[in-house]
Amino acid sequence: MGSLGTSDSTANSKSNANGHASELEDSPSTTVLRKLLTEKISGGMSRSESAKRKIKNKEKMKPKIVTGDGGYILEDVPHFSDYIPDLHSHPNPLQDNPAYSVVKQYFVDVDDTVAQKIVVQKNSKRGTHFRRAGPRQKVYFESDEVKACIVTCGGLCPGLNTVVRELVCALYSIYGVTKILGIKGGYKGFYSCNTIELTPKLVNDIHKRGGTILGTSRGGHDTVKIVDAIQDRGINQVYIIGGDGTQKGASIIYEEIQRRGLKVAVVGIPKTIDNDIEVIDKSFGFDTAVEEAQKAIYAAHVEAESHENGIGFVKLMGRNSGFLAMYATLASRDVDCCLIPESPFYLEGEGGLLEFIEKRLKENGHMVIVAAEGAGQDLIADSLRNTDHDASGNKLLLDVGLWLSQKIKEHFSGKKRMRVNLKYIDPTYMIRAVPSNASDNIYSTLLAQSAVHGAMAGYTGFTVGSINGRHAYIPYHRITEKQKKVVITDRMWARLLSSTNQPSFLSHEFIKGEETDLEEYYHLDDEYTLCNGSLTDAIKNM
Ligand SMILES: Nc1ncnc2c1ncn2[C@@H]1O[C@H](COP(=O)(O)OP(=O)(O)O)[C@@H](O)[C@H]1O
Ligand SMILES: O=P(O)(O)OC[C@H]1O[C@](O)(COP(=O)(O)O)[C@@H](O)[C@@H]1O
Ligand SMILES: [Mg+2]
Repeated sequence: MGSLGTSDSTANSKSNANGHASELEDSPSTTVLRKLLTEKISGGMSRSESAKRKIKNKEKMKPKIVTGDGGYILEDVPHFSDYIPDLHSHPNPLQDNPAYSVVKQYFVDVDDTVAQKIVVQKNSKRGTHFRRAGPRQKVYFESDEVKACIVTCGGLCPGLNTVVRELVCALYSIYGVTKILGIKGGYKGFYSCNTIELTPKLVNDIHKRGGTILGTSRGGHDTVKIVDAIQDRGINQVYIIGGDGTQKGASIIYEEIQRRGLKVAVVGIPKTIDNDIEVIDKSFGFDTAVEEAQKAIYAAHVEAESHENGIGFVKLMGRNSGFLAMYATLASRDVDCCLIPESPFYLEGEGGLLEFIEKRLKENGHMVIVAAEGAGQDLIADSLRNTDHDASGNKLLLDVGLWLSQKIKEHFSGKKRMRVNLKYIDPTYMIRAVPSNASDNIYSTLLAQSAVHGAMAGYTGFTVGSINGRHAYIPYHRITEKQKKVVITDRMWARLLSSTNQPSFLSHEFIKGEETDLEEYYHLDDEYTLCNGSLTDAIKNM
């Protein structure tokens, strides 16, 4: 895991003769090379200018919050002008782009912002806003000055290749940028792999394929080595595609770049089929995953229907957030029970899962269960201890599908003496591996273009995303402070419960628990509690 280091650190990644990184010790010539490149990236500043910039950096590390009338808050993103003095801007080349010649308004207004909450009442405060994404009149890079790089990190997700393709195409065709490097194999690729040159020709067809042509990985986030590699290669725009972990890594890279006073834009594009990224409407690839999950649910239903007391059990991804399971269930209508990490359940006794299964089998003769992989981990952990983590520090989960299938079989073949026919389907990696569908392709394209417009306009340290349907630039801290979860006291979960007709499974002891614990459990903020009264009451009424 990365740590903030200094540019003088002894941890080094170096370029070989081809400009490719290898894990060599710093040689005097590389030190000189890095100094020259630093000067190039930082516009040939003098020492005193550099010192001034560093002092300015310290002041600017805090979140940029702008307030206005009526409780208006702008959670702004950093800009080069916050820490680099005497910057030069240039007219945006988009204005001479023939494709855009008929567009009435090329550029977004500098004051345009996007509201986080759009359901308001007469006396509501205007609340939090984010800077609207899109092309600006002035850009802070000349086309031939840009050297961009793209990296994909974390787990696979449909649409990764589409985003890579569209970043390359936007840089080339809108801004005339021709120097674009692909970093291979995730964060560690910055300092341990060769790069590939990305051109529109090379990426032309890649959106039709699943996975990522750049490769990906978990772990390996060494901030100093990564930023050294960025400097060594003279890169000044870094596009980082990945989930919550990746955005945390991007945030640290940005901080180190700002600390070194470099004119390097660090831009995140959020990816994850778990849809667990805060603030944004959804992450790209999520719709495709919901659609692909339908095939598994359909198969589970066919199997279940064809056998006496047939149970079709489908496990879907969703480590800590059950969005994929919830939306796949809502889309299918064949699911009798959906289990997600946010909604605890218990097996035995009155109101428990096993009782519900028996009831549904007696009523319908078959049933379909969908479980997110993170569901019921507390129950499994009671019987099997597991403390393993992956290379990124994510807790490795125990297989809820296998465990629960076994428990169901044991229960019915044991004292119940009821023959059930359970088919367990685990389509998790098949779902992640498909190419993105039409709507995700469009979403990925817009995300990539918004990212490029932001970097060209001198913004940095942000993640791009759609908020209430409008694209915006979101400061990293808002993306990384917590994971987005299904709120089971929200209407969406209620819709699911009423569509499956499953019980809420919340145990009496759970409801009797301390209110503060519950609020923490559901990750609710004060605003929620204030608007909706007591959470305990809400849960009791479910
Ligand atoms: N807190 C963190 N600080 C720095 N880097 C991180 C952090 N968490 C994750 N990363 C890095 O981000 C990359 C992807 O993270 P991971 O959690 O595996 O996937 P995702 O980004 O999809 O959530 C990994 O290379 C990991 O080392
Ligand atoms: O086996 P892997 O590659 O570590 O991936 C498993 C994890 O990847 C995911 O699909 C996505 O997680 P990230 O978006 O955080 O990478 C999770 O749902 C799942 O737990
Ligand atoms: Mg993640």
